[in-house]
Amino acid sequence: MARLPASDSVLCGQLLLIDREERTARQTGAALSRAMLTAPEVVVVEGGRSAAERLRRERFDIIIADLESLADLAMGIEDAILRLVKLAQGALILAIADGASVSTALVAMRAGAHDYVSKPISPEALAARIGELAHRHGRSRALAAEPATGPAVADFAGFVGSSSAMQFLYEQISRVAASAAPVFITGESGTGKDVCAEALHAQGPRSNKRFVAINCAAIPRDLMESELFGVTRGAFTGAHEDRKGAAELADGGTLFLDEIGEMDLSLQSKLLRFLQTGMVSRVGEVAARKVDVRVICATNRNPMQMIADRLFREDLFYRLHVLPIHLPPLRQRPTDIMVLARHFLARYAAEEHKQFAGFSADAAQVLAGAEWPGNVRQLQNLIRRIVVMFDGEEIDATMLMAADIESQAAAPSPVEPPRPDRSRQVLPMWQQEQRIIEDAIETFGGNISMAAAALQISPSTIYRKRQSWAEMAVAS
Ligand SMILES: Nc1ncnc2c1ncn2[C@@H]1O[C@H](COP(=O)(O)OP(=O)(O)OP(=O)(O)O)[C@@H](O)[C@H]1O
Repeated sequence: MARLPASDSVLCGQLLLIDREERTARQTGAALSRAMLTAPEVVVVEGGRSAAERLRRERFDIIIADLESLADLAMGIEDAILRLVKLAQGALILAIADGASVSTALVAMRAGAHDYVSKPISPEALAARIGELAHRHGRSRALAAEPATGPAVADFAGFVGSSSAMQFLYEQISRVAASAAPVFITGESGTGKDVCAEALHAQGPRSNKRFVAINCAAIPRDLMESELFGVTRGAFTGAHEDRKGAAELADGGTLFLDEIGEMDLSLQSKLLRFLQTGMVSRVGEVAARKVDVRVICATNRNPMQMIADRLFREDLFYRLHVLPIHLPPLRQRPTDIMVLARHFLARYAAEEHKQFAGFSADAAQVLAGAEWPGNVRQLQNLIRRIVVMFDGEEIDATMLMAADIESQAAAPSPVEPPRPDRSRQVLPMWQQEQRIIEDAIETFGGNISMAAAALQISPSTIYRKRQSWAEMAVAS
């Protein structure tokens, strides 16, 4: 058992790493600490029994468990995870499964693990996954997982961004582009999954053939099969002619199935058959034709959860999840925010014939500190909106606040001010001020920089005041 050094960051969390052998656990833990900008305190233990002992004495934010290492905790993965969940006191559990045994990971998720990663895993990918998991469950203040190492490439095949998470992504795309094996892209909405699919096509040997994208969420269910596999004349009312589907159109090239998680279960079986045989039959046709496509699919949902909820076929998942690529949310790569903002500003200023050339320091601070739930798309739309709405050489925080309709929509609508009531207790000044500031922070979803900009004070004032409120609360 060993405790690895924590960084001096204020955003530290407690992370328990369970591995089969202390040496491997220590190596993973150390690599993980290096891969995270705000390294959490990583405690490593060998095996499930040691983990249980530790958990009886201490609380953790996240538990990362190599499933095979839990063999000494209970007979079978399910019971081991159930025991771990009981001991975890609310900690998030991330299972590490052997790449070949996704079904084991599924058992772990059904028993209560929050997510899984399959081996082999890089510390960067693991760090990104931890950050995402923490965020999804509202623990991102406890654990922040932005990879720390410096970047080199700022632009790559349609992507802009130089964080180490993006460097890792560029490397992954370059490595898998040449293969014909299916790629499974995951990531929140607006992180660039479409850009990634196109980059894979453009960088691969099929780039001279077609890239055909089909959005499984945008097409009505009853039309989806004919869109995907084609239709023969007269097959149903409205089918006036023979038509190729996306699979045939993409022959020799790439078929991109966006939002695959929305596909109907019955069509999932047909897609599985197509992937197994490489043959398509148009709707209304018995004969099948051979097509050669590389399949890339994407989803912003958690596929393991969808399988657990029986919304996605497990056997189809096995077929598609050959080369997984995960796109990290923007908040986990804060160094990309200004790089992207400047990129979009240059683009839209040129398009709209505006003078804008940069951002004021306060605007940069607000942008860098925002959460970006809509990721790159949200940032892109915001910059575009400002360029259209305003004039000037520099974007400042006032323009940002005025144009940030997403945050305004999330903020509560103004209410009638209460009428004075002498019987009411008048709170001390510091408590009233605390209430105003905490309300503003809540309005901006915990984002201190945005709350500070709205209140027209600096973020450091908020931090200073929070410190003094804590002291006042102890004193009173
Ligand atoms: N790294 C990036 N660099 C430049 N532009 C980006 C980057 N990531 C995303 N974008 C842009 O952001 C927008 C959203 O990207 P995209 O459609 O690929 O996201 P997505 O993950 O597929 O979203 P959804 O799940 O909602 O379909 C697009 O206009 C895209 O060009």
